[in-house]
Amino acid sequence: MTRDRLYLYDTTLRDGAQTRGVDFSLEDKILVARLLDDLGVDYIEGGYPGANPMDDAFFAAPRTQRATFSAFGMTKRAGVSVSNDPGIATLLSNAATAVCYVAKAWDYHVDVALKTTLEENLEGIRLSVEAAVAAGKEAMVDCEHFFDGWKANRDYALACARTAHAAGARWVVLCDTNGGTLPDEIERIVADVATVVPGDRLGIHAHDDTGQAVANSLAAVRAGVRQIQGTLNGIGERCGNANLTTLIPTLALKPGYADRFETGIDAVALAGLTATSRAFDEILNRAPDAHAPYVGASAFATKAGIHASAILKDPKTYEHVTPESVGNRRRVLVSDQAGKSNLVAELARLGIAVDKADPKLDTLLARVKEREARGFAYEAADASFELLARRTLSSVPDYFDVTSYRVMVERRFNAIGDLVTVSEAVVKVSIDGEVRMSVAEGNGPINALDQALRKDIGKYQAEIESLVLVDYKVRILDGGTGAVTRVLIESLDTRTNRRWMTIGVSENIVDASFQALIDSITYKLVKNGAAGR
Ligand SMILES: CC(=O)SCCNC(=O)CCNC(=O)[C@H](O)C(C)(C)COP(=O)(O)OP(=O)(O)OC[C@H]1O[C@@H](n2cnc3c(N)ncnc32)[C@H](O)[C@@H]1OP(=O)(O)O
Ligand SMILES: CC(=O)C(=O)O
Repeated sequence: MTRDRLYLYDTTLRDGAQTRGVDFSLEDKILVARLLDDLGVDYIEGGYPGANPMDDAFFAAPRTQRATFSAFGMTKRAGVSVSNDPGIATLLSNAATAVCYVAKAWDYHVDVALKTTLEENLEGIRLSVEAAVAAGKEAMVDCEHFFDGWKANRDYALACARTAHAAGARWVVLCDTNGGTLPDEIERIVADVATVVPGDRLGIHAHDDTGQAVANSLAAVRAGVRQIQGTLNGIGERCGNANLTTLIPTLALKPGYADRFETGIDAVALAGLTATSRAFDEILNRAPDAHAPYVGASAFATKAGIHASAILKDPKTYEHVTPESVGNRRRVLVSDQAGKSNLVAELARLGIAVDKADPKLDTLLARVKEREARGFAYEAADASFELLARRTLSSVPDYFDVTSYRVMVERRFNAIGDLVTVSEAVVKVSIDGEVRMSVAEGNGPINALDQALRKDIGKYQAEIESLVLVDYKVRILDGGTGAVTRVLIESLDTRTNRRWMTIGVSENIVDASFQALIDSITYKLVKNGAAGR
Protein backbone atom coordinates (compact mmCIF):
# COMPACT_ATOMS: atom_id res chain seq x y z
CA MET A 1 0.00 0.00 0.00
CA THR A 2 1.43 3.41 -0.94
CA ARG A 3 1.70 5.84 1.90
CA ASP A 4 0.88 9.54 1.78
CA ARG A 5 3.78 11.90 2.31
CA LEU A 6 3.54 14.10 5.39
CA TYR A 7 5.75 17.18 5.35
CA LEU A 8 7.36 18.34 8.57
CA TYR A 9 7.80 22.08 8.96
CA ASP A 10 10.02 23.08 11.84
CA THR A 11 9.46 26.44 13.51
CA THR A 12 11.90 26.02 16.41
CA LEU A 13 13.92 29.02 15.23
CA ARG A 14 10.85 31.24 14.83
CA ASP A 15 7.93 30.26 17.12
CA GLY A 16 10.51 28.60 19.37
CA ALA A 17 12.29 31.95 19.66
CA GLN A 18 9.02 33.31 21.11
CA THR A 19 9.44 31.00 24.14
CA ARG A 20 9.88 32.67 27.50
CA GLY A 21 13.49 32.13 28.55
CA VAL A 22 14.79 31.21 25.10
CA ASP A 23 17.21 33.64 23.49
CA PHE A 24 19.11 32.16 20.54
CA SER A 25 22.51 33.47 19.56
CA LEU A 26 23.57 33.32 15.91
CA GLU A 27 25.77 30.33 16.71
CA ASP A 28 22.80 28.63 18.43
CA LYS A 29 20.65 29.13 15.35
CA ILE A 30 23.31 27.67 13.10
CA LEU A 31 23.69 24.63 15.37
CA VAL A 32 19.92 24.08 15.65
CA ALA A 33 19.49 24.31 11.87
CA ARG A 34 22.19 21.66 11.50
CA LEU A 35 20.45 19.38 14.03
CA LEU A 36 17.16 19.78 12.17
CA ASP A 37 18.72 19.15 8.80
CA ASP A 38 20.41 16.00 10.06
CA LEU A 39 17.09 14.88 11.52
CA GLY A 40 15.47 15.21 8.09
CA VAL A 41 12.63 17.74 8.51
CA ASP A 42 11.36 19.15 5.22
CA TYR A 43 11.29 22.82 6.14
CA ILE A 44 13.31 24.94 8.53
CA GLU A 45 11.75 28.27 9.36
CA GLY A 46 14.77 30.36 10.22
CA GLY A 47 13.03 33.30 11.88
CA TYR A 48 11.55 36.65 11.00
CA PRO A 49 13.94 38.63 8.80
CA GLY A 50 13.58 42.32 9.46
CA ALA A 51 12.38 41.77 13.03
CA ASN A 52 15.78 41.90 14.75
CA PRO A 53 19.50 41.96 13.93
CA MET A 54 19.95 38.32 15.00
CA ASP A 55 17.45 37.02 12.46
CA ASP A 56 18.91 39.32 9.79
CA ALA A 57 22.38 37.91 10.50
CA PHE A 58 21.07 34.34 10.37
CA PHE A 59 19.35 34.89 7.04
CA ALA A 60 22.53 36.50 5.69
CA ALA A 61 24.80 33.70 6.95
CA PRO A 62 26.05 31.19 4.35
CA ARG A 63 24.27 27.85 4.51
CA THR A 64 24.13 24.49 2.85
CA GLN A 65 21.13 22.49 3.88
CA ARG A 66 18.84 19.88 2.49
CA ALA A 67 15.65 21.23 4.06
CA THR A 68 13.77 24.09 2.42
CA PHE A 69 14.72 27.30 4.20
CA SER A 70 11.73 29.46 5.05
CA ALA A 71 11.36 33.09 6.10
CA PHE A 72 8.43 34.17 8.26
CA GLY A 73 6.66 37.52 8.21
CA MET A 74 3.28 39.16 8.03
CA THR A 75 1.17 39.85 5.00
CA LYS A 76 1.33 43.39 3.68
CA ARG A 77 0.21 46.11 6.02
CA ALA A 78 -3.16 47.71 5.51
CA GLY A 79 -3.06 50.96 3.56
CA VAL A 80 0.23 50.34 1.73
CA SER A 81 0.93 48.56 -1.54
CA VAL A 82 3.01 45.41 -1.62
CA SER A 83 5.82 47.23 -3.42
CA ASN A 84 5.86 49.94 -0.75
CA ASP A 85 5.82 47.58 2.23
CA PRO A 86 9.36 47.32 3.64
CA GLY A 87 8.44 44.12 5.53
CA ILE A 88 7.47 42.37 2.31
CA ALA A 89 10.61 43.66 0.60
CA THR A 90 12.78 42.14 3.34
CA LEU A 91 10.89 38.85 3.19
CA LEU A 92 11.30 38.53 -0.55
CA SER A 93 14.91 39.64 -0.83
CA ASN A 94 16.68 37.16 1.42
CA ALA A 95 18.21 33.75 0.78
CA ALA A 96 15.20 31.72 1.90
CA THR A 97 13.48 29.86 -0.90
CA ALA A 98 10.14 29.77 0.92
CA VAL A 99 8.07 32.48 2.55
CA CYS A 100 5.53 31.82 5.29
CA TYR A 101 3.14 34.71 5.78
CA VAL A 102 1.10 35.07 8.91
CA ALA A 103 -2.38 36.30 7.97
CA LYS A 104 -5.45 37.09 10.01
CA ALA A 105 -8.30 34.60 9.51
CA TRP A 106 -10.61 35.69 12.36
CA ASP A 107 -12.91 38.61 11.49
CA TYR A 108 -12.67 39.88 15.07
CA HIS A 109 -8.88 40.18 14.76
CA VAL A 110 -9.15 41.95 11.43
CA ASP A 111 -11.42 44.47 13.07
CA VAL A 112 -9.68 44.86 16.44
CA ALA A 113 -5.99 44.12 15.80
CA LEU A 114 -5.57 45.20 12.18
CA LYS A 115 -8.27 47.87 12.27
CA THR A 116 -9.03 47.28 8.63
CA THR A 117 -11.86 45.81 6.59
CA LEU A 118 -12.45 42.15 5.89
CA GLU A 119 -12.04 42.82 2.17
CA GLU A 120 -8.73 44.64 2.58
CA ASN A 121 -7.35 41.75 4.65
CA LEU A 122 -8.32 39.27 1.93
CA GLU A 123 -6.73 41.54 -0.65
CA GLY A 124 -3.61 41.75 1.51
CA ILE A 125 -3.36 37.95 1.58
CA ARG A 126 -3.84 37.70 -2.16
CA LEU A 127 -1.34 40.39 -3.11
CA SER A 128 1.30 39.17 -0.63
CA VAL A 129 1.14 35.59 -1.88
CA GLU A 130 1.21 36.67 -5.51
CA ALA A 131 4.27 38.81 -4.83
CA ALA A 132 6.09 35.85 -3.26
CA VAL A 133 5.21 33.57 -6.15
CA ALA A 134 6.32 36.24 -8.64
CA ALA A 135 9.63 36.46 -6.75
CA GLY A 136 10.10 32.71 -7.32
CA LYS A 137 9.45 31.74 -3.71
CA GLU A 138 7.46 28.82 -2.41
CA ALA A 139 4.65 30.68 -0.66
CA MET A 140 2.63 29.57 2.32
CA VAL A 141 0.18 31.24 4.62
CA ASP A 142 -0.19 30.63 8.35
CA CYS A 143 -3.88 31.42 8.87
CA GLU A 144 -3.67 32.83 12.37
CA HIS A 145 -6.54 32.01 14.78
CA PHE A 146 -8.10 29.87 12.08
CA PHE A 147 -10.18 27.67 14.39
CA ASP A 148 -11.49 30.51 16.55
CA GLY A 149 -12.16 32.40 13.34
CA TRP A 150 -14.05 29.49 11.82
CA LYS A 151 -16.24 29.26 14.92
CA ALA A 152 -16.96 33.00 14.85
CA ASN A 153 -17.42 33.45 11.09
CA ARG A 154 -16.99 30.25 9.10
CA ASP A 155 -17.45 31.87 5.71
CA TYR A 156 -14.77 34.47 6.36
CA ALA A 157 -12.23 31.97 7.71
CA LEU A 158 -12.82 29.76 4.68
CA ALA A 159 -12.50 32.80 2.40
CA CYS A 160 -9.04 33.50 3.85
CA ALA A 161 -7.93 29.91 3.21
CA ARG A 162 -9.44 29.91 -0.27
CA THR A 163 -7.83 33.26 -1.16
CA ALA A 164 -4.37 32.08 -0.09
CA HIS A 165 -4.75 28.88 -2.07
CA ALA A 166 -6.09 30.62 -5.19
CA ALA A 167 -3.23 33.14 -5.11
CA GLY A 168 -0.73 30.29 -5.37
CA ALA A 169 0.16 29.33 -1.80
CA ARG A 170 1.75 25.86 -1.72
CA TRP A 171 0.51 25.43 1.84
CA VAL A 172 -2.44 26.96 3.67
CA VAL A 173 -1.65 26.34 7.30
CA LEU A 174 -4.48 26.31 9.82
CA CYS A 175 -3.21 27.75 13.09
CA ASP A 176 -4.67 27.16 16.53
CA THR A 177 -2.97 30.33 17.66
CA ASN A 178 -4.46 30.58 21.15
CA GLY A 179 -4.14 26.81 21.57
CA GLY A 180 -7.60 26.31 23.05
CA THR A 181 -9.17 24.08 20.40
CA LEU A 182 -9.76 20.41 21.21
CA PRO A 183 -8.96 17.44 18.93
CA ASP A 184 -12.57 16.62 17.97
CA GLU A 185 -13.14 20.25 16.93
CA ILE A 186 -9.89 20.30 14.95
CA GLU A 187 -10.86 17.14 13.08
CA ARG A 188 -14.33 18.49 12.26
CA ILE A 189 -13.13 21.94 11.16
CA VAL A 190 -10.22 20.64 9.06
CA ALA A 191 -12.63 18.26 7.30
CA ASP A 192 -14.77 21.28 6.44
CA VAL A 193 -11.78 23.27 5.11
CA ALA A 194 -10.74 20.29 3.00
CA THR A 195 -13.95 20.82 0.99
CA VAL A 196 -12.56 24.14 -0.31
CA VAL A 197 -8.75 23.59 -0.24
CA PRO A 198 -7.33 20.12 -1.01
CA GLY A 199 -5.82 18.36 2.00
CA ASP A 200 -2.44 18.04 0.31
CA ARG A 201 -2.28 21.85 0.38
CA LEU A 202 -3.24 22.13 4.06
CA GLY A 203 -1.06 22.30 7.14
CA ILE A 204 -1.61 22.45 10.90
CA HIS A 205 0.13 24.68 13.44
CA ALA A 206 -0.99 23.74 16.96
CA HIS A 207 -0.16 25.30 20.32
CA ASP A 208 -0.15 23.32 23.54
CA ASP A 209 -2.36 25.41 25.80
CA THR A 210 -4.60 22.45 26.62
CA GLY A 211 -1.71 19.98 26.51
CA GLN A 212 -3.02 18.62 23.20
CA ALA A 213 -0.90 20.18 20.47
CA VAL A 214 0.32 16.76 19.36
CA ALA A 215 -3.19 15.27 19.58
CA ASN A 216 -4.54 18.24 17.60
CA SER A 217 -1.88 17.79 14.93
CA LEU A 218 -2.76 14.11 14.61
CA ALA A 219 -6.47 14.98 14.45
CA ALA A 220 -5.71 17.37 11.60
CA VAL A 221 -3.73 14.69 9.78
CA ARG A 222 -6.67 12.29 10.11
CA ALA A 223 -8.90 14.95 8.61
CA GLY A 224 -6.60 15.47 5.65
CA VAL A 225 -3.73 17.94 6.26
CA ARG A 226 -0.35 16.94 4.92
CA GLN A 227 1.96 19.48 6.51
CA ILE A 228 2.63 19.60 10.26
CA GLN A 229 4.36 22.48 11.96
CA GLY A 230 6.13 21.92 15.25
CA THR A 231 9.28 22.48 17.26
CA LEU A 232 12.06 20.51 18.88
CA ASN A 233 11.11 19.54 22.43
CA GLY A 234 7.85 21.47 21.96
CA ILE A 235 9.21 24.94 22.70
CA GLY A 236 7.18 27.92 21.50
CA GLU A 237 4.98 30.82 22.53
CA ARG A 238 3.28 30.36 25.98
CA CYS A 239 2.90 26.58 26.54
CA GLY A 240 4.73 25.73 23.35
CA ASN A 241 4.04 24.18 19.98
CA ALA A 242 3.36 20.65 18.82
CA ASN A 243 6.40 18.70 19.95
CA LEU A 244 8.19 17.18 16.99
CA THR A 245 10.12 14.82 19.23
CA THR A 246 6.76 13.33 20.21
CA LEU A 247 5.08 13.59 16.82
CA ILE A 248 7.89 12.08 14.77
CA PRO A 249 8.03 8.72 16.57
CA THR A 250 4.25 8.58 16.76
CA LEU A 251 3.98 9.01 13.00
CA ALA A 252 6.80 6.54 12.39
CA LEU A 253 5.87 3.81 14.83
CA LYS A 254 2.16 3.84 15.58
CA PRO A 255 -0.38 1.78 13.68
CA GLY A 256 -2.82 4.00 11.83
CA TYR A 257 -0.04 6.49 11.07
CA ALA A 258 3.07 4.46 10.26
CA ASP A 259 1.16 2.33 7.75
CA ARG A 260 -0.63 5.30 6.14
CA PHE A 261 2.03 8.00 6.07
CA GLU A 262 5.69 8.54 5.49
CA THR A 263 7.86 11.48 6.50
CA GLY A 264 11.39 12.49 5.58
CA ILE A 265 12.71 10.96 8.80
CA ASP A 266 14.37 7.60 8.21
CA ALA A 267 14.96 4.85 10.79
CA VAL A 268 18.56 5.97 11.39
CA ALA A 269 17.49 9.54 12.15
CA LEU A 270 14.67 8.22 14.33
CA ALA A 271 17.23 6.22 16.31
CA GLY A 272 19.11 9.49 16.84
CA LEU A 273 16.05 11.35 18.13
CA THR A 274 16.92 11.14 21.81
CA ALA A 275 20.40 12.47 21.07
CA THR A 276 18.89 15.27 18.96
CA SER A 277 16.54 16.25 21.76
CA ARG A 278 19.37 16.27 24.34
CA ALA A 279 21.68 18.20 22.01
CA PHE A 280 18.98 20.82 21.60
CA ASP A 281 18.57 21.15 25.39
CA GLU A 282 22.32 21.49 25.62
CA ILE A 283 22.19 24.42 23.17
CA LEU A 284 19.38 25.95 25.25
CA ASN A 285 21.47 25.32 28.37
CA ARG A 286 18.57 23.70 30.16
CA ALA A 287 18.02 20.36 31.83
CA PRO A 288 16.25 17.81 29.63
CA ASP A 289 12.69 16.95 30.64
CA ALA A 290 13.12 13.47 32.13
CA HIS A 291 9.43 12.73 31.57
CA ALA A 292 9.29 13.71 27.89
CA PRO A 293 7.53 11.04 25.82
CA TYR A 294 9.89 8.76 23.87
CA VAL A 295 13.09 10.78 24.55
CA GLY A 296 13.00 11.52 28.29
CA ALA A 297 15.31 9.65 30.65
CA SER A 298 12.20 8.25 32.37
CA ALA A 299 10.37 7.31 29.17
CA PHE A 300 11.56 3.71 29.50
CA ALA A 301 12.41 3.72 33.22
CA THR A 302 10.70 1.17 35.41
CA LYS A 303 10.56 1.53 39.14
CA ALA A 304 7.81 -0.87 40.20
CA GLY A 305 8.92 -4.40 41.04
CA ILE A 306 5.94 -6.00 39.31
CA HIS A 307 6.76 -4.15 36.09
CA ALA A 308 10.46 -5.00 36.30
CA SER A 309 9.75 -8.67 36.77
CA ALA A 310 7.62 -8.78 33.62
CA ILE A 311 10.01 -6.58 31.61
CA LEU A 312 12.84 -8.99 32.29
CA LYS A 313 10.68 -11.77 30.88
CA ASP A 314 9.69 -9.73 27.83
CA PRO A 315 10.13 -5.94 27.54
CA LYS A 316 6.95 -5.69 25.46
CA THR A 317 4.94 -6.29 28.64
CA TYR A 318 5.47 -2.69 29.73
CA GLU A 319 6.88 -0.86 26.69
CA HIS A 320 4.72 0.53 23.89
CA VAL A 321 7.70 0.82 21.50
CA THR A 322 11.30 -0.28 21.85
CA PRO A 323 13.59 2.32 23.46
CA GLU A 324 16.23 1.61 20.80
CA SER A 325 13.88 2.73 18.01
CA VAL A 326 14.17 6.32 19.28
CA GLY A 327 17.71 6.04 20.61
CA ASN A 328 16.63 5.85 24.24
CA ARG A 329 17.39 3.10 26.71
CA ARG A 330 15.61 0.94 29.23
CA ARG A 331 16.29 1.67 32.88
CA VAL A 332 15.25 -0.58 35.72
CA LEU A 333 15.49 1.45 38.90
CA VAL A 334 16.40 0.40 42.41
CA SER A 335 14.24 1.95 45.13
CA ASP A 336 11.71 1.13 47.82
CA GLN A 337 9.29 0.21 45.01
CA ALA A 338 11.65 -2.49 43.77
CA GLY A 339 11.49 -6.25 43.86
CA LYS A 340 14.35 -8.67 43.31
CA SER A 341 13.88 -8.36 39.54
CA ASN A 342 14.89 -4.69 39.68
CA LEU A 343 18.05 -5.66 41.55
CA VAL A 344 18.93 -8.45 39.12
CA ALA A 345 18.52 -6.07 36.17
CA GLU A 346 20.54 -3.24 37.69
CA LEU A 347 23.25 -5.62 38.90
CA ALA A 348 23.48 -7.14 35.41
CA ARG A 349 23.98 -3.60 34.02
CA LEU A 350 26.78 -3.15 36.56
CA GLY A 351 28.34 -6.42 35.44
CA ILE A 352 27.38 -8.35 38.59
CA ALA A 353 25.69 -11.69 37.88
CA VAL A 354 23.38 -12.97 40.60
CA ASP A 355 20.67 -15.58 40.64
CA LYS A 356 17.20 -14.41 41.59
CA ALA A 357 16.99 -17.35 44.01
CA ASP A 358 20.19 -16.32 45.84
CA PRO A 359 19.15 -15.57 49.45
CA LYS A 360 21.71 -12.73 49.55
CA LEU A 361 19.46 -10.93 47.10
CA ASP A 362 16.70 -10.94 49.73
CA THR A 363 19.16 -9.42 52.18
CA LEU A 364 20.16 -6.75 49.65
CA LEU A 365 16.51 -5.92 48.90
CA ALA A 366 15.74 -5.65 52.61
CA ARG A 367 18.75 -3.35 53.09
CA VAL A 368 17.71 -1.15 50.18
CA LYS A 369 14.17 -0.81 51.54
CA GLU A 370 15.29 -0.20 55.10
CA ARG A 371 17.77 2.48 53.98
CA GLU A 372 15.29 4.10 51.59
CA ALA A 373 12.87 4.37 54.53
CA ARG A 374 15.61 6.37 56.28
CA GLY A 375 15.98 8.75 53.34
CA PHE A 376 18.39 7.08 50.93
CA ALA A 377 17.41 7.19 47.26
CA TYR A 378 19.37 4.62 45.32
CA GLU A 379 17.81 5.29 41.94
CA ALA A 380 19.81 8.52 41.95
CA ALA A 381 23.00 7.06 43.44
CA ASP A 382 24.30 4.27 41.25
CA ALA A 383 27.74 4.08 42.85
CA SER A 384 26.46 3.88 46.42
CA PHE A 385 24.05 1.14 45.34
CA GLU A 386 26.89 -0.77 43.71
CA LEU A 387 28.95 -0.57 46.89
CA LEU A 388 26.00 -1.70 49.01
CA ALA A 389 25.36 -4.58 46.61
CA ARG A 390 29.00 -5.67 46.50
CA ARG A 391 29.24 -5.54 50.29
CA THR A 392 26.08 -7.65 50.61
CA LEU A 393 26.72 -10.16 47.84
CA SER A 394 30.49 -10.54 48.19
CA SER A 395 32.80 -7.92 49.64
CA VAL A 396 34.49 -4.59 49.00
CA PRO A 397 38.22 -4.35 49.79
CA ASP A 398 39.04 -2.64 53.03
CA TYR A 399 41.16 0.41 52.08
CA PHE A 400 41.33 2.79 55.03
CA ASP A 401 39.45 3.90 58.13
CA VAL A 402 38.61 7.48 58.93
CA THR A 403 39.11 7.32 62.66
CA SER A 404 37.92 10.88 63.24
CA TYR A 405 37.18 14.17 61.56
CA ARG A 406 36.49 17.67 62.78
CA VAL A 407 35.06 20.58 60.82
CA MET A 408 35.12 24.19 61.99
CA VAL A 409 33.49 27.27 60.61
CA GLU A 410 34.73 30.53 62.02
CA ARG A 411 33.70 34.11 61.29
CA ARG A 412 36.54 36.44 62.18
CA PHE A 413 38.55 39.50 61.16
CA ASN A 414 41.52 38.64 58.96
CA ALA A 415 44.97 40.28 59.02
CA ILE A 416 43.82 43.32 57.05
CA GLY A 417 40.67 43.80 59.13
CA ASP A 418 38.07 42.28 56.78
CA LEU A 419 35.34 40.12 58.26
CA VAL A 420 35.69 36.65 56.70
CA THR A 421 34.17 33.21 57.20
CA VAL A 422 36.79 30.47 57.26
CA SER A 423 36.13 26.72 57.02
CA GLU A 424 38.71 24.24 58.17
CA ALA A 425 38.70 20.44 58.47
CA VAL A 426 40.98 17.97 60.22
CA VAL A 427 40.80 14.31 59.22
CA LYS A 428 42.60 11.32 60.74
CA VAL A 429 42.94 8.29 58.46
CA SER A 430 44.32 4.92 59.50
CA ILE A 431 46.00 2.77 56.84
CA ASP A 432 47.95 -0.37 57.62
CA GLY A 433 48.14 0.63 61.27
CA GLU A 434 49.57 4.06 60.49
CA VAL A 435 47.49 7.14 61.33
CA ARG A 436 47.76 10.15 59.01
CA MET A 437 46.37 13.53 59.89
CA SER A 438 45.42 16.07 57.22
CA VAL A 439 44.25 19.64 57.64
CA ALA A 440 42.65 21.70 54.89
CA GLU A 441 40.77 24.92 54.37
CA GLY A 442 37.87 25.20 51.97
CA ASN A 443 35.36 27.68 50.67
CA GLY A 444 32.80 25.98 52.91
CA PRO A 445 32.79 23.19 55.50
CA ILE A 446 32.06 20.39 53.01
CA ASN A 447 34.73 21.61 50.63
CA ALA A 448 37.21 21.73 53.52
CA LEU A 449 36.26 18.20 54.58
CA ASP A 450 36.61 16.96 51.01
CA GLN A 451 40.05 18.59 50.66
CA ALA A 452 41.27 17.14 53.95
CA LEU A 453 39.93 13.66 53.18
CA ARG A 454 41.67 13.53 49.83
CA LYS A 455 44.92 15.12 50.95
CA ASP A 456 46.67 12.01 52.14
CA ILE A 457 45.36 8.48 51.86
CA GLY A 458 48.84 7.03 51.73
CA LYS A 459 49.45 4.36 49.13
CA TYR A 460 46.07 5.06 47.52
CA GLN A 461 46.75 8.74 46.93
CA ALA A 462 47.85 8.40 43.30
CA GLU A 463 44.68 6.43 42.55
CA ILE A 464 42.42 9.37 43.26
CA GLU A 465 44.36 12.17 41.58
CA SER A 466 41.89 12.28 38.67
CA LEU A 467 38.81 12.30 40.94
CA VAL A 468 36.87 15.59 41.08
CA LEU A 469 33.50 16.48 42.55
CA VAL A 470 31.26 18.10 39.97
CA ASP A 471 27.93 18.47 41.72
CA TYR A 472 26.57 18.56 45.24
CA LYS A 473 22.87 18.47 46.03
CA VAL A 474 21.22 18.73 49.42
CA ARG A 475 17.65 17.97 50.34
CA ILE A 476 16.07 18.25 53.74
CA LEU A 477 13.64 15.39 54.30
CA ASP A 478 11.01 14.95 56.95
CA GLY A 479 12.17 11.75 58.52
CA GLY A 480 9.12 11.43 60.78
CA THR A 481 10.99 11.96 64.04
CA GLY A 482 12.72 15.08 62.73
CA ALA A 483 14.41 16.48 59.68
CA VAL A 484 17.14 14.46 58.02
CA THR A 485 19.48 15.62 55.29
CA ARG A 486 20.11 13.75 52.06
CA VAL A 487 23.27 14.63 50.17
CA LEU A 488 23.93 13.51 46.62
CA ILE A 489 27.39 13.99 45.18
CA GLU A 490 28.34 13.61 41.54
CA SER A 491 31.96 12.70 40.91
CA LEU A 492 33.99 12.65 37.72
CA ASP A 493 37.10 10.76 36.78
CA THR A 494 38.87 13.26 34.52
CA ARG A 495 41.03 10.49 33.08
CA THR A 496 38.17 8.26 31.86
CA ASN A 497 35.35 10.82 31.84
CA ARG A 498 33.27 8.39 33.89
CA ARG A 499 30.73 9.98 36.26
CA TRP A 500 29.03 8.47 39.29
CA MET A 501 26.64 9.46 42.05
CA THR A 502 26.94 8.72 45.73
CA ILE A 503 24.59 9.40 48.61
CA GLY A 504 24.65 10.09 52.32
CA VAL A 505 21.81 10.53 54.82
CA SER A 506 22.04 11.87 58.34
CA GLU A 507 20.46 14.36 60.76
CA ASN A 508 23.74 16.23 60.28
CA ILE A 509 24.54 17.72 56.88
CA VAL A 510 28.30 17.35 57.37
CA ASP A 511 27.93 13.70 58.28
CA ALA A 512 25.63 13.04 55.31
CA SER A 513 28.23 14.70 53.07
CA PHE A 514 31.00 12.67 54.69
CA GLN A 515 29.21 9.39 53.84
CA ALA A 516 28.76 10.45 50.22
CA LEU A 517 32.40 11.58 49.96
CA ILE A 518 33.71 8.31 51.39
CA ASP A 519 31.52 6.31 49.01
CA SER A 520 32.86 8.33 46.10
CA ILE A 521 36.51 7.63 46.99
CA THR A 522 35.83 3.98 47.74
CA TYR A 523 33.97 3.54 44.47
CA LYS A 524 36.88 5.05 42.57
CA LEU A 525 39.31 2.64 44.22
CA VAL A 526 37.02 -0.32 43.48
CA LYS A 527 36.78 0.73 39.84
CA ASN A 528 40.56 1.10 39.67
CA GLY A 529 40.80 -2.47 40.92
CA ALA A 530 42.88 -1.30 43.87
CA ALA A 531 43.81 -4.05 46.27
CA GLY A 532 42.72 -3.65 49.88
CA ARG A 533 44.92 -3.58 52.91
C1 LIG B 1 0.92 34.09 15.97
C2 LIG B 1 2.34 34.46 15.88
O1 LIG B 1 3.12 33.89 16.55
S1 LIG B 1 2.77 35.65 14.73
C3 LIG B 1 4.45 35.89 15.01
C4 LIG B 1 4.67 37.01 15.86
N1 LIG B 1 6.09 37.25 15.97
C5 LIG B 1 6.54 38.41 16.32
O2 LIG B 1 5.77 39.35 16.49
C6 LIG B 1 8.01 38.53 16.56
C7 LIG B 1 8.69 39.58 15.72
N2 LIG B 1 7.95 40.83 15.71
C8 LIG B 1 8.58 42.04 15.73
O3 LIG B 1 9.79 42.14 15.84
C9 LIG B 1 7.74 43.25 15.58
O4 LIG B 1 6.43 42.99 16.05
C10 LIG B 1 7.66 43.68 14.08
C11 LIG B 1 9.06 44.13 13.62
C12 LIG B 1 7.20 42.57 13.17
C13 LIG B 1 6.68 44.83 13.91
O5 LIG B 1 6.98 45.82 14.84
P1 LIG B 1 6.17 47.21 14.87
O6 LIG B 1 6.23 47.80 13.53
O7 LIG B 1 6.72 48.00 16.00
O8 LIG B 1 4.64 46.80 15.11
P2 LIG B 1 3.99 46.12 16.37
O9 LIG B 1 4.70 44.87 16.71
O10 LIG B 1 3.80 47.09 17.49
O11 LIG B 1 2.52 45.80 15.81
C14 LIG B 1 2.32 44.89 14.78
C15 LIG B 1 1.66 45.59 13.61
O12 LIG B 1 1.49 44.64 12.54
C16 LIG B 1 0.12 44.58 12.17
N3 LIG B 1 -0.13 43.21 11.77
C17 LIG B 1 -0.17 42.15 12.57
N4 LIG B 1 -0.42 41.06 11.84
C18 LIG B 1 -0.54 41.45 10.59
C19 LIG B 1 -0.81 40.76 9.40
N5 LIG B 1 -1.00 39.44 9.39
N6 LIG B 1 -0.88 41.46 8.25
C20 LIG B 1 -0.67 42.78 8.26
N7 LIG B 1 -0.40 43.49 9.37
C21 LIG B 1 -0.34 42.82 10.51
C22 LIG B 1 -0.61 44.97 13.42
O13 LIG B 1 -1.91 45.44 13.14
C23 LIG B 1 0.26 46.10 13.96
O14 LIG B 1 0.01 47.24 13.19
P3 LIG B 1 0.01 48.74 13.82
O15 LIG B 1 1.47 49.02 14.09
O16 LIG B 1 -0.54 49.55 12.77
O17 LIG B 1 -0.77 48.65 15.07
C1 LIG C 1 1.62 31.64 13.12
C2 LIG C 1 1.62 31.25 14.51
O1 LIG C 1 2.66 31.11 15.11
C3 LIG C 1 0.36 31.02 15.16
O2 LIG C 1 -0.67 31.35 14.61
O3 LIG C 1 0.38 30.51 16.29
